[in-house]
Amino acid sequence: MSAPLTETAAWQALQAHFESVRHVHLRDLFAADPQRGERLSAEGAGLYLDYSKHRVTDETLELLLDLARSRQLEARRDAMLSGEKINATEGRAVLHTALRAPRGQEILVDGRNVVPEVHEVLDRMAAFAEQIREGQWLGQTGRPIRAVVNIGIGGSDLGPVMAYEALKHYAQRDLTMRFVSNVDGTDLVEKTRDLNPEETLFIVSSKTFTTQETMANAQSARAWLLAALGDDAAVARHFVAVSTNAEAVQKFGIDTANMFGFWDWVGGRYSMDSAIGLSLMLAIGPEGFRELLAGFHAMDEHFASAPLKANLPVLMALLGVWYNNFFDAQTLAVLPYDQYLAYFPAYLQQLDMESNGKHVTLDGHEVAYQTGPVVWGQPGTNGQHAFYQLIHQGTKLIPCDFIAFAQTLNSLPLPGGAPHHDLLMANVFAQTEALAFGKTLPEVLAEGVAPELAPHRVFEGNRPTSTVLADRLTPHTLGALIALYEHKVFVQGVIWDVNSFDQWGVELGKVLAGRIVKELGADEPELGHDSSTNALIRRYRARR
Ligand SMILES: O=P(O)(O)OC[C@H]1O[C@](O)(CO)[C@@H](O)[C@@H]1O
Repeated sequence: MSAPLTETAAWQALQAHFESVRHVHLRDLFAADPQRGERLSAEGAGLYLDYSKHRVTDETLELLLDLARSRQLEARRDAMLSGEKINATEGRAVLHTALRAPRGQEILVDGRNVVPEVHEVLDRMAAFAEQIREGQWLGQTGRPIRAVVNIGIGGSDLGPVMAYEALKHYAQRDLTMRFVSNVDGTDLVEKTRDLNPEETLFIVSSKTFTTQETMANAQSARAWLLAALGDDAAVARHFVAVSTNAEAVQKFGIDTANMFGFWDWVGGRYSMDSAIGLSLMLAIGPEGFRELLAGFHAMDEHFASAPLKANLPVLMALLGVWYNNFFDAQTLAVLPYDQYLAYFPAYLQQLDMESNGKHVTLDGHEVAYQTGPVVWGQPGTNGQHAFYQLIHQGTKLIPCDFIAFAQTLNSLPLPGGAPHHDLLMANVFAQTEALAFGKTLPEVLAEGVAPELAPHRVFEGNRPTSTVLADRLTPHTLGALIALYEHKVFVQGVIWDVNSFDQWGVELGKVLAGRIVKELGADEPELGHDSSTNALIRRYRARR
């Protein structure tokens, strides 16, 4: 990258522009343009994005698009999509988009078309999934599998559990699905206590097959199984693996015939549509899974071909940059108005924060600007009764993404009143309206509020929101929604000139934990840490 970001003409133009528009109110922007609500919207892969309630003028958008162009966004996007090794610190291609490429497409890594391998694994997964779903895959004692426990962490857990919860409506309900991630033994114990080992299948999901938490949980799961079934041979009927590391899988005792592979060009947090999604495929079936992949692919195509100014991930990314870097917003709230998407914010935390939580540029220079935001959120309407107060009237600017669906999957009429879904949707529209337009002091006083109470009742408004509206939460819609955020994160990484595809920041803690765990063993160790860590270790040893 040539000039540092903040020294580019595009950045400086934005900075100057920011000074002139920073106090402009959404009330005035809407008053000046009756068409704004429809004009500032875009559509792609079945998702409608309303970005009119953002503190932007047409000029802001033009300048943000100039910034994207000045960072060679289109060339960088094409480099990713064509399999160039853009993950420079790990020397890897970044090709999660190949996971949803249709049969027959060609995507080369080191001169080799990877698409046929992707479909070969998908076909094996599908055959296995059908066997489990139809009760043909039998456990050691001849009983069909009725419970599936995915053991994994990070990208090997958050995607599967989020997507399973999101698509539960489509799941085969006589298959119990559980997800164990935490090395805290409570997780495994609580998730297995009511399961019958004879009918339980464990999927050990780990890209590296070395992750401490997953390996510990897998070993304890094996012990739980063998305590009931005795015979080591049971492992082959009750354990399968999803990994890129066949050697470690074999060493663990899982037959590699029962292993579903993926590739080093799939990052952990970008892997839920690889074999890492096996648990989801077991739940919703191969057809549902393929529909999900088609949704991902539809958004990939939109991202690859829509003009930047109508490109959903690009628009969302640039708006994020606008608040993050010019308004100094520290966080992004993601607020799905659908109970099925309860885990979506947690999933996005890894996707976004592990990708863009970086402090140096691609060529290793300390950045002179903010990079990735803190991502957080909860489903509406619950959050409204918890933290929205701060979003409405607090001193921090918190841009929000509202996500909602026109049709519910659980229509529940209320006798004599609006159905549940209308109540839910009314809240989406009301929240974004209140956040944007607020309530002025004269309006409060006109309601007859006592002058001394009036300031407490004022809503400043001008709180920016995006609304993503889709028709219905289906596997296809979910795929498109996930890909939307994947590409948004990519675009922001390009603007900030960081490597969105490594995660060295999680290493130090891992290494130290490996060292400390040895010091927690039987013999009193010589402790060489700082005085705080030494004291904590001693206190733990004395009291456990
Ligand atoms: O799938 P694995 O190799 O067990 O890794 C799990 C997670 O650990 C990390 O490497 C770091 O937390 C994540 O990126 C990854 O998703």
